[in-house]
This record gives sequence, C-alpha cells and structure tokens, in this order.
Amino acid sequence: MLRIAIPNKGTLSAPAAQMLRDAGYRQRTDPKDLVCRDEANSVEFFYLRPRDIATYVGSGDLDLGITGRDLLVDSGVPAVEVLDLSFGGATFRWAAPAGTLTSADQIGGRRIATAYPGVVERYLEENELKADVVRLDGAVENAVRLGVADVIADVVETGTTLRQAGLVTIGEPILRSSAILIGRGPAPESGPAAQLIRRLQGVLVARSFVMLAYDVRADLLENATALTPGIESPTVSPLHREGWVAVQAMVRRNDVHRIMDELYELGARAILVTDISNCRL
Ligand SMILES: Nc1ncnc2c1ncn2[C@@H]1O[C@H](COP(=O)(O)OP(=O)(O)OP(=O)(O)O)[C@@H](O)[C@H]1O
Ligand SMILES: O=P(O)(O)OC[C@H]1O[C@H](OP(=O)(O)OP(=O)(O)O)[C@H](O)[C@@H]1O
Ligand SMILES: [Mg+2]
Repeated sequence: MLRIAIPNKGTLSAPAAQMLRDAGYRQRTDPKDLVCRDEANSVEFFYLRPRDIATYVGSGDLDLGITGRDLLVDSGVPAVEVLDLSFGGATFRWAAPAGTLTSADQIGGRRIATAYPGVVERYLEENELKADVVRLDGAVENAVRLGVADVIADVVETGTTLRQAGLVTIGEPILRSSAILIGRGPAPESGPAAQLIRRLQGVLVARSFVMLAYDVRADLLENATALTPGIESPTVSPLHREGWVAVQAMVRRNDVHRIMDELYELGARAILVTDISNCRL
C-alpha cells in the first residue's frame, strides 16, 4: 500500500483533500480522523501537521506527502519536490515598520522574528549576513510592536495582516511558495506512486484548460487554428454546410475570453466552452 501524508489542518488541508478527491481517491469524512484507507486504489492517507510532513517523507516512513514549499525548505529534510500542485500560493517575505528598513541588506545585525527559522537562516548564510533569529509559533506580525524584534520574516498572501500591523514588505520575496507533492527522490516511472502523480497532473490540466469548440469557414481555418493550436493539434471535422468546418481544441482557461473574442472577429461562430473534469494527456 502506498502511504501518503496530507495536512490535517490549516490553509492547505481542505484544498489538498479536494484535489485528491478530484483525482478519484477516497478522503476522510470526519475532520478528526487521522488515517483513511482507500482499498480500491491501494493507498493509505495519514493526516499530519503540514510542518511535520517533510520529516515523515524524508525518513522514508511515508512514501509521498503534500506540504508547502516553504515548510519543506524550513525543515531542512532531504525530501524533494515531485509536483507543484498550484494551490496554497503565498510569498515568504521580510517586513518591518514603514520607514525603518529600505532594503534586505539592512537585515544584518537586527532581531528577526519568524516561525520559519530554517528559511531565514538559509537566507542569512547565503547572503553572508549575521542576525538574531527569534523563533515564534505564529502571529509573528505582533513581534515588532511588542518589542521582541526589529523585523519579521513571514508568509504573505493578501498582505492584510501586515498592513493591519503597520508593517511594509522589504525587498524581493525570500521565496515563492505553493502546495507541493514531495517524495524522497525523483518521481517513479511506474507503480501506484506514478499513477497518483499522473492523476494529480490530470487534475492540474483539467483545472487550467477548457475545451473550446467552434465553426468556421474552411478558408479561415489556418488563421483560426493559429489562435487555437491545442496541445497536440486541433481536431477539425467537416460540417454538413458546404465550405465550413468544426474545430475543437484545448485552450488555457485564463486566455479563453480573449481567444473567443478574436475567433468571433475572424468570423467563427457557435463558439462553445466546456469544462474538462479530468484528463490524461
Ligand atoms: N494565508 C496563508 N496563511 C498561512 N499559510 C499560508 C497562506 N497561504 C498559503 N499558506 C501556506 O500554508 C502553509 C502553512 O500552513 P500551516 O497549516 O502550517 O499554517 P496555517 O494555514 O497558517 O495554519 P495554522 O496557523 O492554524 O497552523 C505554508 O506552506 C504557507 O505558505
Ligand atoms: O497576507 P495575509 O492574507 O494576511 O495572510 C498571511 C497571514 O496569515 C497567516 O497567519 P494565520 O492567520 O495563519 O495566523 P498564525 O500567524 O498564527 O499562523 C500567516 O502567518 C500570515 O500572518
Ligand atoms: Mg498560520
């Protein structure tokens, strides 16, 4: 049985379970359950603190896990990123009270509050800086006004928490994080782990592409398919109406409105968009 670690709580927990459900795996129904066996797919899911997941995967006690890139880096465990799951996106950044620090080189010699000391220490080492790292569990934005630190390093998603604490970001993000699938080594080519990865890739494609279908005059086909080249190549079928063809191609969800406008301008008609619920490319 394949053994997989999933966040039991926090920002990544619900979207990770949803992604696995979308990929056809059974998930716990009670949020207090710590284990869920999916006999049909020979997979057992273990619900763990996201911060602990790299430890279990790095030691080889679990085969794969879903966690955040920032948490993997922070752990210092030699597990590797197998697949970017494209949810739970956030940046990890320096922040300080407005008007105090203007660039990240000024971090040296300061007191830095963070719940991610591993990420901060790696940055300090790589940039040959020395500073005092104050390790906190959360609500790090309070550390400066309460006097325990001069600067913080924390997860920033919308920036609301920083603004409310009177802090501004300093310099470029230390890292860009998202939910990732981790393993002990590179992805296997076959077996249940390879199948899980392929299924998750299918969900990712289904989320980022839609199927576009339209009718167009045959003499405009080259121009139209230049807008919708598809993945391999678009499907072109004859229409009963002489001189017209029907085209079908996958397009990126983010581009679909622009492409539909351009196709319409070109003379395409009956332009239809359909969601893809899953796929194997
Ligand atoms: N708005 C956010 N707040 C916190 N973490 C976020 C956010 N958006 C994405 N993440 C990611 O979620 C992971 C942290 O999850 P974790 O469960 O440890 O903290 P949490 O969601 O803040 O929950 P809690 O604070 O209750 O422990 C990190 O990988 C982080 O980058
Ligand atoms: O940029 P934002 O959208 O405001 O989100 C980022 C904030 O959210 C998280 O805090 P959380 O509420 O999880 O509390 P915690 O600090 O106790 O973990 C994170 O640690 C930041 O403080
Ligand atoms: Mg938190």
